[in-house]
Amino acid sequence: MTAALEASGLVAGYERGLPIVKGASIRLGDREIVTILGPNGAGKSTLIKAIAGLVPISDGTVSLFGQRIDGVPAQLMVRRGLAFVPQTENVFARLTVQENLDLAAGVLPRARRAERIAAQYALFPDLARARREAAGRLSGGQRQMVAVARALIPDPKVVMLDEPSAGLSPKLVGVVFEMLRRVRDLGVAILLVEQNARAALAISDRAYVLVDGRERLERPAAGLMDAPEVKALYLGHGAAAGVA
Ligand SMILES: Nc1ncnc2c1ncn2[C@@H]1O[C@H](COP(=O)(O)OP(=O)(O)OP(=O)(O)O)[C@@H](O)[C@H]1O
Repeated sequence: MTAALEASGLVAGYERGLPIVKGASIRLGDREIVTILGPNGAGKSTLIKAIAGLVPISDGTVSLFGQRIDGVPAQLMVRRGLAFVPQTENVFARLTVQENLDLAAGVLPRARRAERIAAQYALFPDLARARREAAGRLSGGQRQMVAVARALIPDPKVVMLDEPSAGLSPKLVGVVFEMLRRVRDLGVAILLVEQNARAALAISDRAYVLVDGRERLERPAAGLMDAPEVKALYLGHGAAAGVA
């Protein structure tokens, strides 16, 4: 079956001749949740930023439902059906929830905007209640909801998120992952980069472990944390964050 998203032999980095992603291949099936784990500095964020068109790719391909998207400028990815939620600065803190959604809807034809915003309020009733509040005054979990709602407005088929649980209390981590599960149930495939391995794996179908810019391991999510190779990989790099 055609993958929702497929990166093949991807080489990418910030400076010419200094690749951070060194030939990574990953696949995301339709309606799958897949997590990319790995030690600090392995290149996880760089990999999804390269897929999103935000870091230059020097080799390899990226396809969305069989259509090549490598080389598509980041701002046009959304029209192709791929959304990216960065780790930081993913909402306008001084603007209200409604204004944040209005801005995201600006890429749509006028006739579709109200309907797509209403769909987000239906999915996230907390946001409907907070629509007149400044996004910066919301809890961390609700702010992540605004970021995800903004990403969902153009009705993407694939959403990538960079550490959506970063900085959240354990309770809010649960809220955010439960929200992502609901998003997947709408028919959206989700690719996550996470330090919080256990919580991410609990909602994931599969996971990759990225080490030094390449995928070292691909497994079903269930039981992955207990695999000896995974423990060795994390501990071997002195980066046990999120593994406990
Ligand atoms: N904007 C940038 N310009 C140059 N180098 C960068 C930039 N961002 C990251 N790097 C470098 O790329 C390498 C991989 O970083 P990346 O953030 O992709 O790793 P990661 O696996 O996501 O790790 P972490 O979990 O620590 O965020 C690091 O050596 C980092 O210093």
